[in-house]
Amino acid sequence: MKKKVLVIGANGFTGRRILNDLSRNDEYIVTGCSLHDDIAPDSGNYRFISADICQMGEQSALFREVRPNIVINTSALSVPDYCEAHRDEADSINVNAVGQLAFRCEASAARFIHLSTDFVFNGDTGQLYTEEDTPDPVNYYGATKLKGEKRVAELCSNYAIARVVVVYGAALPGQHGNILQLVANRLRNNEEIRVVSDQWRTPTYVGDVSQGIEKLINHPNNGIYHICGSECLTIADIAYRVADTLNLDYSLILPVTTKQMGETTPRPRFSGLSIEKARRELGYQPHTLEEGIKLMFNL
Ligand SMILES: NC(=O)C1=CN([C@@H]2O[C@H](COP(=O)(O)OP(=O)(O)OC[C@H]3O[C@@H](n4cnc5c(N)ncnc54)[C@H](OP(=O)(O)O)[C@@H]3O)[C@@H](O)[C@H]2O)C=CC1
Ligand SMILES: Cc1cn([C@H]2C[C@H](O)[C@@H](COP(=O)(O)OP(=O)(O)O[C@H]3O[C@@H](C)C(=O)[C@@H](O)[C@H]3O)O2)c(=O)[nH]c1=O
Repeated sequence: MKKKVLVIGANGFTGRRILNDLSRNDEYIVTGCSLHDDIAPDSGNYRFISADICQMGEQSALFREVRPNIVINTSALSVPDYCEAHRDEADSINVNAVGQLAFRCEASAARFIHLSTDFVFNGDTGQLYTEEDTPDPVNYYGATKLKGEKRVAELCSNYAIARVVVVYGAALPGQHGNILQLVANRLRNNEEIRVVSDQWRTPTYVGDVSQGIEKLINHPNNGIYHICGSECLTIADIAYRVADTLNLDYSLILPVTTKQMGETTPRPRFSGLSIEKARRELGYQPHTLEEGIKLMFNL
């Protein structure tokens, strides 16, 4: 029997990639849901429903209509500066709506796959974090994402939490971009860009998030999985890789410290995640950063 999959946040950067990939697979009957109308109507073999998952009536109608076997939640308020200043809004979507989704999945025997972040960690380390490490977020966004994770683990008996990191790839018009796109745009316009040289990350190609999620759909275990790239490097080094791969002018990249950058929201210094569990249990195999950049820019 075909599985009915509901992708929530389907207009978002990661959600759209997951929606597109799943809707090409005959094993699934796919529905996308997002707050606004479909950003790319008639672009795939899926049904689309606009709904606000923070409104309980709309969430309940969505479940009644779709009757999903699998729910993938990619919706979030995912801009740390915004979350810092709009705490109620962040709580509403990143915590309360997630708890309601978890409750509804449990009540309807659906598997719940929920996206989370490296920002649950404080970054005060020099080693890749594993799923066993204790979270300790340093900003409000991270705190809400951690609370969301906890709601899922408490309420669901069939779930997976996928923590992803600096997701990159080609964005559709209307979606937010990412630091790799920003670097490429600036350098191509002959403009300088300041990039932090003391924040370490394991950047994730958006297609690899989709790969990991598809593996989690069909995996029997519950728990947290780190789904990201295998290379841990600073944002400045990521910028240099973009310049290298696209053959752009290195000298326009200006490495700065976090202090010099003066970011208003604190961020973890080192939040690289280990993917050993995902490799071992799921057979997850991410692209290298160079491969991901080439795919992103169609090289
Ligand atoms: N992007 C990244 O680098 C990282 C992302 N993450 C996590 O991955 C997940 C996906 O992130 P990302 O792809 O950036 O997400 P986006 O911000 O691109 O997309 C989120 C989507 O959620 C939808 N949404 C927001 N509020 C509601 C609502 N009330 N009801 C229904 N839909 C809603 C929006 O829909 P609409 O457009 O229709 O308004 C939006 O398109 C999130 O959980 C995020 O925390 C973790 C680490 C890094
Ligand atoms: C815009 C900009 C960012 N940066 C750095 C800051 C940061 O470390 C990194 C990425 O910046 P962003 O503002 O895109 O994202 P940021 O908010 O830091 O990143 C996070 O997004 C949320 C959703 C997450 O959950 C995290 O995993 C992470 O990806 O690049 C620069 O160095 N120069 C710049 O001009």
